Order: sequence, then structure tokens, then C-alpha cells
Amino acid sequence: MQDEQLNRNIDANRIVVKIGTSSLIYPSGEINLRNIDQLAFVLSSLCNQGKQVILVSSGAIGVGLNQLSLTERPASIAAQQALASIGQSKLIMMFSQRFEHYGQKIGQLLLTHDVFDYPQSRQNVLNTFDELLQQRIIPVVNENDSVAVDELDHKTRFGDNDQLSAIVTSRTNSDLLIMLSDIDGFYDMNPLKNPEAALISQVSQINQETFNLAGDKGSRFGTGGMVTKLLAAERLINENRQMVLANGRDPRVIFNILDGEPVGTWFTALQRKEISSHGQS
Ligand SMILES: Nc1ncnc2c1ncn2[C@@H]1O[C@H](COP(=O)(O)OP(=O)(O)O)[C@@H](O)[C@H]1O
Ligand SMILES: N[C@@H](CCC(=O)OP(=O)(O)O)C(=O)O
Repeated sequence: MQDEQLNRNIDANRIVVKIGTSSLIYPSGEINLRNIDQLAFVLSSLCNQGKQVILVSSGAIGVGLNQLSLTERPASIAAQQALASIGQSKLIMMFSQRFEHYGQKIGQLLLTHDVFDYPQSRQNVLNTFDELLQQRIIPVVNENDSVAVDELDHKTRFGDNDQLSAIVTSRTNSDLLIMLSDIDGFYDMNPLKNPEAALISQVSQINQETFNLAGDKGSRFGTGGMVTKLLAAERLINENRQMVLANGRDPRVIFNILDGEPVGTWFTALQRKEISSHGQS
């Protein structure tokens, strides 16, 4: 790990943005319309600049809770799946409406991890991504929460969009994953429990020592905590891709990140090799 405040050489053309529930739902349970609108504005602007953008959005269960005026996430998986199905349709409706406002089309992809493990389903999904991106349409991805376990005993896992976004970044050969959370970046200890925690600006290697700094989730809606974000970053660093973890309280931070400003935590291999990508770097 090393600290640096210099501008970053972030040269990305195909970008995945992952937004967590905590950036879409207020702690009160109300929907954060401002963030949904700003996210639509920023991503539409990037498309207008010629970038290719994929959005991985959580929030189905959070929006489902809101729709049914529930304050607590139910314990049973089936009840959570039902909530996700209610919330997902509302969430995509809100995204459609806001993106439409900025003249941007979107398409919805509900995925499970194992889709990428099987050559045929993987190819089908990648074809869909490619076709949407070619047509300058933003794929909006969430985990398919109503398919927790299927008959074929695939290794479907419920509720972790951090790693799903890393898989999507990797499989679509994207240059950069921007992960928006409820925290400014990766700290040397859980800032929620330790006010003296310090932000780490750059991480170039992830090992057990790094994982030891990570605690669990912050908000009552979040699921993964820092461990799943580090697993995502580890995968991407190993593939010589980049990830920036930043605060999603204002999605316009995405512009700052792409301008190379030192916001959040930049996960990048120290010496990045050229990767075959879709434009620059
Ligand atoms: N070392 C750490 N640095 C930053 N955040 C940490 C760390 N360890 C644990 N956390 C917690 O992880 C939370 C973010 O994960 P999570 O609640 O799952 O958010 P999201 O909904 O964005 O996925 C932070 O709010 C923070 O409380
Ligand atoms: N797929 C679920 C949430 C999955 C998830 O990883 O949530 P989060 O930790 O907020 O990114 C949903 O849409 O509610």
C-alpha cells in the first residue's frame, strides 16, 4: 500500500459503475431521488462523450422495503426475494424515467454469478452486453435475487453485487470499476467504529494484511461490507484492471475520478501493463 495525492493516470473507455443500496436509500428508508437523478445525468453525459458505460445497481430489496413500508429486512430468503422482485421493477422504472430525461436509453440485465461459469450462458450474456453497448445503451445490472438456487445446483449466490460488478468488469473487458458506497474509500480500520481511521489513497496489492483492515457492513441496508469490496478489487488488480472506491453521496464524483483527481481509494497494480481494451489504455 502507498499513499499519494498526485493526480492519477486513469484512462478508461469502458467503465462499470456499481452503486450500493446505501447510496440509493436514505437511512430513513426513503428513496434518494437526488442520487438516482444525478447518476442518470452523469452516466448519460459519459455516453455522450463516447464512453461505454455499464451500471450495476443494488437497491431492489431497499426499494421493496420502501414500497411495502417495512423498516426491517425480513429474515426469510423467500420474503427477501419477494421484496427484491417488487423493488427491482420500481427501481428500473425510476432509472428509466430519469435516464429518459437525459435522452439516454437503458436495458435491464438480471444476472446470477453462475451465468458466467457456463460457456453458453456466458456467451449469451456477453453478446447482450456487446449489442447494448454498440447501440450506446446503458446495461443496468442487478443480481437476479429471485433465483437463489436453481434446479441444476449451480453455485448461485444471493446478495453480493460487489463481486458481481467485478465479474462484469472482467468479463466485459472493461478498464475500470467505480464502486460507489457510503464511505469515502478504504480506511486502515473500520471508520464507523474508529474515528481515527485514515483513508488509504492507493492500494496496489491485496493480501491477508489488507483483509485484516476490513470490517463488515455499515448501513442496515448494505450487505457486503469492505471484505466483498476487497475481493472485487483483488480480482481486478490481478487482471491488471483498476477499481476506485468512492463515496456515492454525490454521483458527480464520477467526473472527478475520470479526471484523475485523487478521490477515494484507487486500486491498481503498481506497474500497469497495457490491456487489450476498447479505446485508450
Ligand atoms: N477498513 C474499512 N474501510 C472503509 N469502510 C469499512 C472498513 N471496514 C468496514 N467498513 C464498512 O463498510 C461499509 C461499506 O459497505 P456496505 O455497508 O456493504 O455498503 P454498500 O451498500 O455501499 O455496499 C462502510 O460503511 C464501513 O462501515
Ligand atoms: N441485489 C440486492 C443487493 C445486493 C448488494 O450487494 O447490496 P449492496 O451491498 O447494497 O451493494 C438488491 O438489489 O437489493
